[in-house]
Amino acid sequence: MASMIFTDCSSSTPSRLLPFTRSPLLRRQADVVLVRRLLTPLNFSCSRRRLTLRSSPSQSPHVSASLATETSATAKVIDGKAVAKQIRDEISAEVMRMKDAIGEVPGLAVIIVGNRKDSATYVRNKRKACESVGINSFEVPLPEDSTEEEVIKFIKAFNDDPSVHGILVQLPLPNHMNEENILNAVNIEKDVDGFHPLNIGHLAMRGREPMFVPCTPKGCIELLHRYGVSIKGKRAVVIGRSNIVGTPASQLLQREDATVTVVHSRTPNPEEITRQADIIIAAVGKPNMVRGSWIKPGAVIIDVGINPVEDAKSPRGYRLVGDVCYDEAKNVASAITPVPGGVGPMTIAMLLSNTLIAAKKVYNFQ
Ligand SMILES: Nc1nc(=O)c2c([nH]1)NC[C@@H]1CN(c3ccc(C(=O)N[C@@H](CCC(=O)O)C(=O)O)cc3)C=[N+]21
Repeated sequence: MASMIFTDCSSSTPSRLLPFTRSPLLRRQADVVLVRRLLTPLNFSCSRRRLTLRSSPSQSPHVSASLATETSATAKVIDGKAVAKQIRDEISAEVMRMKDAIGEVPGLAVIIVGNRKDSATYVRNKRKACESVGINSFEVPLPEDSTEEEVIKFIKAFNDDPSVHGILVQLPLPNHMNEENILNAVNIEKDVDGFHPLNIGHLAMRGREPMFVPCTPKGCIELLHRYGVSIKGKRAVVIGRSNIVGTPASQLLQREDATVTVVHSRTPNPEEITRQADIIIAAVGKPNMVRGSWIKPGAVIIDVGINPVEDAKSPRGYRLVGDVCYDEAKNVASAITPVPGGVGPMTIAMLLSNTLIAAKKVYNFQ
């Protein structure tokens, strides 16, 4: 996670937080489209400049509101928290059906090395999520100074344990460990994180199906699907090229027939490229990096960033912000995920989903 920085996305934001420069001309252009957009009636299905939002998830609270009657030009909130809850309910029903039919429930093992506070929070959230759907969870907390061999020993034990269907090694690992060796040790059939090289290879190839898809990008696509955002033939820009999010997200979008561009730290004029996107997935870990002027009116934005920024008014002393400047983006985009409450909860829901898939495969339970 990015270090804590005090920031907002006003124009007075210090330039060190905005690694990409904006020209005054681009800013003016953006203002023009903003005004034009405010004059355009809000209609998700028929505006030429907008992406088609085909249908809405029936149970999601934000979606049934009639947009035609809205007076302010504010993007629809893609409510990851609500969708994640909906998915957990679906998984819970499936776990119960499985238990009734064959007397087995899925099991997830989580290995956490060291005592990073954020990692401990995520692992706790995963445990709670497992409990909420009836998945068994096994947790192995190992000290920071454990050896690679010790971690692999636990992975191998879980590989051989039939009550464990999914194995997750919480990342990042301490520096003295070789992440590749450790992730390679996870049995591919239990690789619910989708980080095994064979799963990654299959994801990258046409005509191949990975056993598991990494949870965060899978959650991004699931949000687009559940909000009826059509992907086929659309221009998508993924900002960031990490193994965990950016790269697999770009591959998933391509598999959905989007035309995909990946923008990264060495891309000249990232805003110019991003501004062509119908769909933006931002996964860089820089608070408020994507400004309103980077966004095409009507674009759909999935903000993967979860960045802590100092906030004396918050009880924790910090608050979480995304990679996208939400306050600016909401006036330009047609739909956007909030932070928190967007992609984060979906990541955990997809982990549960992958664990259920793993168990169903083992028992040949449809
Ligand atoms: N092997 C592995 N697999 C992972 O999937 C993995 C990992 N390592 N290492 C760290 C990242 C990060 N990650 C998150 C999961 C949920 C939230 C989440 O639920 N966030 C809440 C906010 C939580 C809060 O308030 O602190 C939200 O966005 O609404 C965030 C981040 C999984 N990761």
